[in-house]
Amino acid sequence: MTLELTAQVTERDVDVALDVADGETVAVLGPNGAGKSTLLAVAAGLLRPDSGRVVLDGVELTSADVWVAPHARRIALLAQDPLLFPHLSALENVAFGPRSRGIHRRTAREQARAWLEDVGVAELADRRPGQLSGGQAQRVAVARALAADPRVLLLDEPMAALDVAVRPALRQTLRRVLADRTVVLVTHDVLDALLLADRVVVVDGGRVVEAGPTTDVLTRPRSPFTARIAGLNMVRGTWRDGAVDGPHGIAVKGLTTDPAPATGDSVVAVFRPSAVSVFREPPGGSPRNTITTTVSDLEPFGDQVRVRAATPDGQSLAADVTTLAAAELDLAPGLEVVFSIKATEVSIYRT
Ligand SMILES: Nc1ncnc2c1ncn2[C@@H]1O[C@H](COP(=O)(O)OP(=O)(O)OP(=O)(O)O)[C@@H](O)[C@H]1O
Repeated sequence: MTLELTAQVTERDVDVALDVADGETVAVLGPNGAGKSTLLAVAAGLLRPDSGRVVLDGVELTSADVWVAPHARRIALLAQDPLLFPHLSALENVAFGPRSRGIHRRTAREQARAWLEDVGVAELADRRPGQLSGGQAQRVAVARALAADPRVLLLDEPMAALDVAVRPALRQTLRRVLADRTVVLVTHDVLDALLLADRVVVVDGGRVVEAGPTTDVLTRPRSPFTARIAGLNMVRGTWRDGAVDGPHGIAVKGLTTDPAPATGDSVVAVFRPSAVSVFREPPGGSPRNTITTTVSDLEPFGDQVRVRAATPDGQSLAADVTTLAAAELDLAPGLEVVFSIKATEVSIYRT
């Protein structure tokens, strides 16, 4: 399915265009109030723009003369809040979509069971939403969205309401179930974009300010918003002894997701600059990852300083520290420092 969307919503000062190719996941990034949810609402048929079009595989769903109702679009919208029917079991929630398409009750339940299995919550089939954790409920919501056999899947910050600890596993599930589907994913989180999206569109002030393949946009950001959120650290290597075995003896431990990598797999450890602490000497005691680097550049932003540093093999890494810490550490280009990262702040993925 290809999705083409243009929308002008004057009251919200939104004027955007978005194209999604068949089987592609496009992440829409942007600050609060940028117009991301407005874009999804137009695609889902929940908001009629003042002008613009929504076209799915060449067929108009929204235009000056055409208006297809939300339920008739076969476009699923998965919000931050799972919005499950509270009085139905997880299984019945998922079976709801197939049932309303006229599928026989028994077949609908079989399909629902398979979807629950696919997103890793088969054992929770009989529970009501009130008996599920946030992460479990969101998995059921993903199963329900997929069971409706949508032509396009719209995800509005699907992990924003979840505990940070459960996000990597859900992200990994999404990575699997979103592959080959036509998806628009609204997120604040550059890690979601990096791991789930083929392309990124950055919206700011109701306008698209940047668009392109995910790695291009995130490694060479052009808009101030993208520059601020990009810059994730990545250490590539081979999976060995429960860690990413990188160049020059760098070993990074972190959170892996099911199924865990096997010895010899190509993997990448990803962590945010804000997760890095900077030391003059290797810190003792706590079980942290440490990487010896040489400061190459200091870039102040707000009350923080982004410390850019290079590993012995020339890989660039970044750490965000407070201005005070930068002064206390007497950081300057050329200085050798130790970057330290808690394993729980590191996500490890197969590449
Ligand atoms: N129901 C509404 N009625 C009128 N204006 C709205 C409505 N919802 C949002 N807006 C306005 O439209 C603009 C775009 O908001 P939108 O919710 O699309 O942004 P967003 O990028 O999704 O933000 P967030 O990340 O905070 O969810 C903002 O100026 C917002 O105040």
